[in-house]
Amino acid sequence: MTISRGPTGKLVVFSAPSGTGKSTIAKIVLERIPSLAFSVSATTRPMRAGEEEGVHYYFLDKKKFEEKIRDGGFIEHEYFFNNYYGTLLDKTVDAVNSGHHLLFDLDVKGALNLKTLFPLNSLLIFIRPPDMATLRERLLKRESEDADALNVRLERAELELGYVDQFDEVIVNDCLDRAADAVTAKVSEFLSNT
Ligand SMILES: Nc1nc2c(ncn2[C@@H]2O[C@H](COP(=O)(O)OP(=O)(O)O)[C@@H](O)[C@H]2O)c(=O)[nH]1
Ligand SMILES: Nc1ncnc2c1ncn2[C@@H]1O[C@H](COP(=O)(O)OP(=O)(O)O)[C@@H](O)[C@H]1O
Repeated sequence: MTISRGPTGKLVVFSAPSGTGKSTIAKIVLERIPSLAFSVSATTRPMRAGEEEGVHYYFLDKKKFEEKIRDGGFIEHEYFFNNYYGTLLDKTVDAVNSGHHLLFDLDVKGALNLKTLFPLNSLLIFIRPPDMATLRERLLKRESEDADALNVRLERAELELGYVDQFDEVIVNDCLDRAADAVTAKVSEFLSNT
């Protein structure tokens, strides 16, 4: 991987247990901060209603994803919820070398891996659910998972919460407006610092 000595973009990473509201907050922050672009990951999970190829994810089948892993196409990738998820190397390096700022939505391990690769220009924000009962309600309301998949996500939430101390900032998503304002303030401050 080559990181140029020219203008360097910054990397903002959101992590949160599935269903906390990180995609909802990411959408608001991206609207408010036009200099920040969403880093579109690749995944093998099926597309949900309302999602678009190349906007929310690049949707690959398992064979293509594994080929890309072998070709060194990912800066990091993880396997959970019976699917692969990965950050594309070329798109990340091109953006950062061109001075563009990127917003990533990654699991906790992906977030920490990115911080190791970009220690000086990355900000890791952990978004916490108010409590597990609220998290379950939000996942139910979203209707994106069947009962088994929902329970797997709730179990993984406990694991992800164990990583919270390794993040630069922690924001609780209780009231959406308040949480989105708090996240926007942290991101704006980070992007304006030289
Ligand atoms: N490590 C890693 N995690 C990712 C990537 N893309 C998405 N994720 C994480 O994968 C998890 C599941 O994402 P998704 O299936 O979209 O479900 P959701 O979080 O419930 O909306 C979330 O924790 C995402 O942050 C990636 O490129 N790398
Ligand atoms: N602060 C909030 N209060 C109530 N519901 C919320 C809040 N934030 C998000 N939601 C809802 O919770 C569900 C999960 O949010 P989503 O952004 O998809 O989570 P994630 O990306 O973390 O998996 C969605 O239906 C969303 O509208």
